Amino acid sequence: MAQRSAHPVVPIALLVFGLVAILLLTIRTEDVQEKPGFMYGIVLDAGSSHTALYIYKWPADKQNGTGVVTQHRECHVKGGGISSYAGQQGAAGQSLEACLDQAVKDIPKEKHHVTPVYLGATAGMRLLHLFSQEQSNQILQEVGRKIQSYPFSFQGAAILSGREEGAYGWVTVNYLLENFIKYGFVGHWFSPGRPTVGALDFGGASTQITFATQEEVEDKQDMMKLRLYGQEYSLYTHSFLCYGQDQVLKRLLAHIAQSQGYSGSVDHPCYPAGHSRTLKFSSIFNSPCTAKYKPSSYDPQASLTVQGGGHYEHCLGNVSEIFSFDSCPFSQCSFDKVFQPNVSGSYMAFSAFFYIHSFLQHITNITVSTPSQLEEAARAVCRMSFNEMLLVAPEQKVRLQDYCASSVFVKVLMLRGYGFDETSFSRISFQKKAGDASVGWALGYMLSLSNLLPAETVGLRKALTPGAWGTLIFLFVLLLTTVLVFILFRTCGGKKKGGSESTI
Ligand SMILES: Nc1ncnc2c1ncn2[C@@H]1O[C@H](COP(=O)(O)OP(=O)(O)OP(=O)(O)O)[C@@H](O)[C@H]1O
Ligand SMILES: [Ca+2]
Repeated sequence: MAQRSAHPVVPIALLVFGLVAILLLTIRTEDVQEKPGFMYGIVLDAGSSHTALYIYKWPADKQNGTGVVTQHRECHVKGGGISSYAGQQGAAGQSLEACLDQAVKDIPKEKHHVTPVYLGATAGMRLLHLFSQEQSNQILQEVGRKIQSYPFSFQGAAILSGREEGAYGWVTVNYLLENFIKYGFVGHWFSPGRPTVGALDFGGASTQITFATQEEVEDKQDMMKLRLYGQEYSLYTHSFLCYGQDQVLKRLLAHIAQSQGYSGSVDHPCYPAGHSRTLKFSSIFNSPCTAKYKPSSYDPQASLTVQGGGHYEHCLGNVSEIFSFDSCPFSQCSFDKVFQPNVSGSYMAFSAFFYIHSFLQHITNITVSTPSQLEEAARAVCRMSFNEMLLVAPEQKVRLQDYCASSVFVKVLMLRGYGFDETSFSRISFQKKAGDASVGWALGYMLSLSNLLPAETVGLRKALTPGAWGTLIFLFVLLLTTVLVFILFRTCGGKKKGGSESTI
């Protein structure tokens, strides 16, 4: 009797198990709609040409996966970069007020005191530091004091090295593309096993190239090892100071002025034909980047008239001369005696690379995805008159005179300098945003400094593929059917047995 009543426990347990398993595998999951409890972080990207304030947010209970931290808001500071306020006491700090006030409104009040704020300054402040350490320290202190007058948790104002700027840009790109780890099909983090993407940043005063490489990095200064989510990454990164767009344009003018004997009027082959502009010598020679072109004696207040020539070949000649392709102390160089391994894989090109690429496509109607298309578009822009460009892109009026020079520069930098060819160039994606987040070093900087990027795995598990998931459901349904058949069989068998007992 006791033996008989214990038997059904096993099939019933199996039945419940099968049902629960099927339910767990098939039930629809939804994000919990309760108060999410977000955490916030702020980065001020104090660039050479302007400052941007980014607010990021992430759910308080989840922070280790990629794609978890998203951009909440961005605010662009009016006026120039903080370094442009050198010598004007209080002005750099004041310039940040409007965006900081906005951040106070954008972040819930109860989170203010736990919201970290970082200010990172790049090439403009690096140049100012070279020019006057005292002025750059004074600006950093002043912006630090200004941020501390807000209710957030100030974490410091620092000048990033070129290496850091490059590496944080690479981290941002790959975090946004979920190349480190990815949220899987049934809710677990797994390694997507994808190669990483290189980062190309063209700022106002410097340009960075960063990518993972298996090749030996002959100059250890350009090598960086990162351990993220249990994976080791070997990066090549180099930042070229004075190779940002504004500094390149200044150096080009200085080079042209020098080669034409510093007379009061010069022919600029990259300006649109017929276009002319007058500027002060001081606006060209006010930067350490143009020091080597500076005449031994000159009047900074003297005027220089620049006459446009709209001549692609001459422009290319002059632009190429601001690089040095001569000698290389390593097995191979990009330019200026800087080692670079061969470019490999895909790239994301942002900041001015994006602006120039999208302008070229817009104004010429040429899709720029090969080196020859880049050259064709650059030639077309250099041929256009100022008014022709103005008709198509009136909102860009102040920049129109520079697009021929900038496009030719991008061509020389990417093709002759970095060595992108037909195949590798087509694997560059020019973009400003990835999802809702702006592409730049700021996100990678915050992730790294606030320990949101673990070195080790975060319970890294393989997610189920749809095939495996289907097989599991099939097996559980099979189990359920077998158990049901078994129970039915037993019940019928038991009844029959019971019936015969009573009749005997
Ligand atoms: N909408 C735009 N169209 C074209 N060019 C632009 C636009 N906005 C900015 N630029 C120019 O693009 C260049 C790069 O801008 P970006 O803001 O990336 O530089 P930055 O961060 O200030 O400089 P850096 O990173 O060197 O410190 C600058 O020369 C800037 O003047
Ligand atoms: Ca920048």
